[in-house]
Amino acid sequence: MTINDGWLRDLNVELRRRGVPSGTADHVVAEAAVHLRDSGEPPMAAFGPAAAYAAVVSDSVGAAYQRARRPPPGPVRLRARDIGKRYRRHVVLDGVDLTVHAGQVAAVIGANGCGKSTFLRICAGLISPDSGTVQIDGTVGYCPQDGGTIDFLRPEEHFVLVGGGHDWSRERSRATGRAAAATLDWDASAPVLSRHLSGGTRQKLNLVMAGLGEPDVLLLDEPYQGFDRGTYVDFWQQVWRWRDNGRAVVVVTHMLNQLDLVDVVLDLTDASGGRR
Ligand SMILES: Nc1ncnc2c1ncn2[C@@H]1O[C@H](COP(=O)(O)OP(=O)(O)OP(=O)(O)O)[C@@H](O)[C@H]1O
Repeated sequence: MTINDGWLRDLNVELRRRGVPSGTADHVVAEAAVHLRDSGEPPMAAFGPAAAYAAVVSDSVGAAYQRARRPPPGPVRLRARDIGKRYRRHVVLDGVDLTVHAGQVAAVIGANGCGKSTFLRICAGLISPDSGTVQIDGTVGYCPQDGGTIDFLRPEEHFVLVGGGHDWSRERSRATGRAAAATLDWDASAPVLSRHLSGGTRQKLNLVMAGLGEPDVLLLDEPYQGFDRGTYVDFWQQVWRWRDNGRAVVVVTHMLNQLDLVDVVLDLTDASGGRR
């Protein structure tokens, strides 16, 4: 067996293992074979490891598949119009617009310090804009970039606090929080104070609290900081579930590899109108 044959066989196995439909997998392998034959390049130089190339292909096939099978978005849940914000003479946001419908995910991106958290906090009603309006139709869950947990409470006590806002019993609050935590591969029943949780686990707690009661609009400010690779994947699966359940989700993110999967991208890089 040649190097090319071995690499193509591995690619075929990996594509199928990742659930790429067999017609598509055959096509991808045939295209790669033609490229290798015509270019004379070794497969590692042309495509990299077979498993990594299969991952890229399966992500993009998954994105196209997700887009094709999704129902059209529902009514507008969040409409931010012409948002302006300055701190003293420092203009952070100028004329920023964002509309997100039920069943959509919006990504807010941009360089460090360009105003992503400021914009999300304005959408959450935590700070006021200097100009512009935010209209929200429904309930809101907000996950901050950090903070948000109470040092001397256990995770389940956080769930009870948030559940109380939904008129839930203590037991229902605990059980719902524990179930949501399990989707992030976290056992939230341990009697540990939140100040003793790792940074990543505190972010899981923040994320679970934001999602309790499945609010209509979820505002998530880089919620995955400190997550390991597996939890990061679980996080995006949760985002797609919320979207498929008709929630409007806004995620501040630096992870540009997810952008072909989201419905709306708001890039705040130049959102100060050049007046920083
Ligand atoms: N309360 C405040 N008072 C004064 N300046 C502030 C305040 N909050 C934020 N800023 C400034 O506003 C700008 C935008 O901050 P913000 O945290 O919104 O940016 P960001 O895009 O979320 O940054 P990062 O990607 O680093 O999280 C920064 O220059 C920041 O220093």
